[in-house]
Amino acid sequence: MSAPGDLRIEDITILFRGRQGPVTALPPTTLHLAPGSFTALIGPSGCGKSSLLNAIAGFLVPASGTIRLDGAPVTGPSARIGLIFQHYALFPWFTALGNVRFALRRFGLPRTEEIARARAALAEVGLGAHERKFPQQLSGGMRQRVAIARTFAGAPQVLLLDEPFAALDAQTRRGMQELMLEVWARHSATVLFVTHDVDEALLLADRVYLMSAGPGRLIADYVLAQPRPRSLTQDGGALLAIREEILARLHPQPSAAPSRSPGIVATCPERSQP
Ligand SMILES: Nc1ncnc2c1ncn2[C@@H]1O[C@H](COP(=O)(O)OP(=O)(O)OP(=O)(O)O)[C@@H](O)[C@H]1O
Repeated sequence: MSAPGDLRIEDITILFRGRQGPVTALPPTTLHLAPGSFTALIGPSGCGKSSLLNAIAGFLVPASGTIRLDGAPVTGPSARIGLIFQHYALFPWFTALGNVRFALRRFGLPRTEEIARARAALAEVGLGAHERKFPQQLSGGMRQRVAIARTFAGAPQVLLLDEPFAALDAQTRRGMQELMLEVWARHSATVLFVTHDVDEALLLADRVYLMSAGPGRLIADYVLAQPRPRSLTQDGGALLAIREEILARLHPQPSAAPSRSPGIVATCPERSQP
């Protein structure tokens, strides 16, 4: 049996009700995320990235197509799929420890074990000394660490990240990216990461998908085999070349057609990946 976390998005369409009838937020889209992979999704504002994440999370029902996790259709929110958004969504009335314990409730653990596991999760993100603090007593980066601890403590097979570090300053953001990679490597969840930051995608992901302007189609994907931790200047500038290409596609100049960089694997949109 294959590892858990195999996510297959097959030909899904997302529509919203508009004043003059249905409006397409996402045209038919197919995507396969292999167990334990780390995929980034980049695209212009309004192209449908969050709608896709919300459909995978089970918060909205696609007008057509199917989403399967390990072969089972996703029909609603599930503890198997964790989420981290830009806004931390911590319970303000719980301490850091209480927030992580809340995520563990579904396991029905004895109290002492629940507390021990929550403490271990907080220690993993460097917040062992802050477990008694409430969210409002924590910095933005610390709150997002609690969100990471809480999500991974729940042992999700899939983790959906919607611009989780967008509100953080550059230095904190870099630290959080490294932390995310460390925790992901230990827990081996399948990650789908939405970001507007091309550099962030290139530093973190195994694969980067690029969407067109809304309603967005998958127009290219880039397989990144560079070992982590990465820097954009390593590997003879291969990542910088991909960066240039993605930026050219996101912000096309009238006369400049993007050229393909050597060594980049790009495939057609709407095709399942092996
Ligand atoms: N609840 C809704 N009702 C109606 N239209 C919606 C709703 N949510 C999103 N849309 C529309 O669907 C399209 C895709 O929106 P979505 O939020 O998925 O884009 P996005 O790529 O995540 O954008 P951003 O990068 O700005 O967050 C947009 O045209 C948006 O206006």
